[in-house]
Amino acid sequence: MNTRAGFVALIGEPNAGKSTLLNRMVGAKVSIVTHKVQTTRARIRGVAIEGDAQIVFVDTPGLFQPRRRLDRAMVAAAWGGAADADVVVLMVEAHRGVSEGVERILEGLATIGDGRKVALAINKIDRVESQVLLGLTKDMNDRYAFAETFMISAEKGFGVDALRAWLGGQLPEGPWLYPEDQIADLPMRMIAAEMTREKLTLRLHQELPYQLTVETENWEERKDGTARIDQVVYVSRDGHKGIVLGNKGETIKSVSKASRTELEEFLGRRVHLFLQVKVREKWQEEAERYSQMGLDFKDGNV
Ligand SMILES: Nc1nc2c(ncn2[C@@H]2O[C@H](COP(=O)(O)OP(=O)(O)OP(=O)(O)O)[C@@H](O)[C@H]2O)c(=O)[nH]1
Repeated sequence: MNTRAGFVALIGEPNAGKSTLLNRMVGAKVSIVTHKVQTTRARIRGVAIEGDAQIVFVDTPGLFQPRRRLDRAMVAAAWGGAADADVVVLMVEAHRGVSEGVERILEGLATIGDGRKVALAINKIDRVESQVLLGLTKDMNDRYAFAETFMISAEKGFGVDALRAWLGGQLPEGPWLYPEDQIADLPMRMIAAEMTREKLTLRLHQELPYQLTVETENWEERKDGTARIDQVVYVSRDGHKGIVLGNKGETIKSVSKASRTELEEFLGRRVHLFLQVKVREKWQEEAERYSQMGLDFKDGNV
């Protein structure tokens, strides 16, 4: 069997339903690596398997700020993540139609070149009459040559399987980007890391060091039915370490407790969570590690 693999960029205005769709497609609550300062061109949001295809979903940060004063080159750079993807899915909200934001996105799409496969996913179809849908489909397709149009309800699950099946078929033939033995627990590791990051964000607010990442280093299923999870919180400067640890380690302790509680709820079993805080000065260089895994993280800096 020939395998396929590639990147799918999910784009759309805030609130379009990207996370909801993604969660449906990867089958778990995944929303990973939300850096406060977004320096990567594309960030990975989740991995789905569709038959023989491995679909890596990415999104493109920094795309939708007003950027009137920016020149074309910078807009193109902001679109880097989408430009690197094999397929782009533009999500729009059925009831909102062609908003100003959607118009801007369509302009941006034009800058990443022709020939790229771009699918249109009209979401929240449960909120409108079919007449509206047909009108919007025509309007959007008049404005851009979409490879395919899907009408979906990410929330209700309608049309999602068809979209995923189509995406799988569009990806180039080639080996999977994530090694097979890592796939099973990869989303869970990401989810667990994101949970801890979320708790850090809640706890630290503005104090949160900009360059902070959480990685799940080790996940051990124990015979007694519990799980041992080791995570590392990476900060970029020694000074940040103290902030994350807090007075007498208070901060990290409460973060650890909150994260563990949520993980236990999510997994339905007891969890032993161990957090470590480490300084990784040039943490961005870690991007290279991803390329070694076949994942292309470039520094867009926009
Ligand atoms: N009625 C309806 N609501 C939906 C549907 N899909 C998503 N929503 C709702 O729309 C809201 C936004 O969904 P998200 O998935 O968070 O949107 P997003 O595009 O990830 O938003 P950002 O993270 O801000 O970019 C949520 O309240 C969802 O429950 C749908 O098919 N129908």
